[in-house]
Amino acid sequence: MTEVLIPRAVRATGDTSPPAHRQGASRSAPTTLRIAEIFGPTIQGEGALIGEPTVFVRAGGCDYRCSWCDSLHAVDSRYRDTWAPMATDEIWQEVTRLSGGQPLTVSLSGGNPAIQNFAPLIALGKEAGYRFACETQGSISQPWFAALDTLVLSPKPPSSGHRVDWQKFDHCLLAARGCDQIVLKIVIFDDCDYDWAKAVAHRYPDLPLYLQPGNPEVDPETPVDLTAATERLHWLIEKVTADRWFVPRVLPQLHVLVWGNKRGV
Ligand SMILES: C[S@@+](CC[C@H](N)C(=O)[O-])C[C@H]1O[C@@H](n2cnc3c(N)ncnc32)[C@H](O)[C@@H]1O
Ligand SMILES: Nc1nc2[nH]cc(C(=O)O)c2c(=O)[nH]1
Ligand code: SF4
Ligand SMILES: [Mg+2]
Repeated sequence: MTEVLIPRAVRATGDTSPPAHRQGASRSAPTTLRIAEIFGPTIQGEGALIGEPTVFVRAGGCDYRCSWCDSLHAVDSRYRDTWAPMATDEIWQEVTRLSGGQPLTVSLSGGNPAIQNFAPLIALGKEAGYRFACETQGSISQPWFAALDTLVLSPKPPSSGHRVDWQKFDHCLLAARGCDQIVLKIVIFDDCDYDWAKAVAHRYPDLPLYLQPGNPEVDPETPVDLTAATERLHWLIEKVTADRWFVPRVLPQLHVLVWGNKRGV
């Protein structure tokens, strides 16, 4: 079993969310969030919204620690000092500055953004015509999932070192009723992950499914081997077509092909 890192603030209080009556659209909610980075505009590099102009808000802290995580700077407690405590209004100001005030999609990622309360940010942004997506592993549900335009649930395959708690995962699905689009995105490193993804697809036949090959080279300083990345994609496409499995869409991590493992793109 891998170590599970829980951010100090969550460990101390059990939950950093304000009471339910303060989780709505209130502009004055005094939530402070731990933010690892805010960047963009760039393109969404993965899954259902691939290619879409996006500003990313990356939350600091995760209840998982996947063996191959490409965003350890938002997970590992060694980077905790780099996570800025930001009020919702400050995050919103940065999003509007980066987007020049022109509405686009804001993607909440992390870390696990579901540890924190993004309801006030989503309410502010939607009022101004912005759209919101969220990437999460499905281990923690939040009422604000229902206010999203897109919820990307990315359950972790065996190679991650984690086992999915399907009850918690199903809670996320329940919480997201009302969200326009709910999709599954599964990272595949090996045959075992692939077989596992098939079982997950069987369990959730109504959810659109996106598969992406795992990237084993996650050091931001090491250039990505594009030939190897293409071979991994080739391997996955071959698997799906040989099986006549016509359910998932197979996609690369577009941003990795363009920028490698560079941060902030
Ligand atoms: C960094 S995670 C953050 C959001 C959330 N914690 C999650 O895992 O869904 C964003 C996406 O990147 C994927 N990812 C992380 N490391 C990866 C890697 N080495 N290769 C391919 N995808 C990866 C995750 O599976 C997830 O779909
Ligand atoms: N361009 C781009 N697309 C992404 N899709 C998911 C990302 C993530 O790390 O959550 C990501 C990211 O960091 N950059
Ligand atoms: S759940 Fe997401 S952010 Fe957390 S360790 Fe796994 S891939 Fe990284
Ligand atoms: Mg990433």
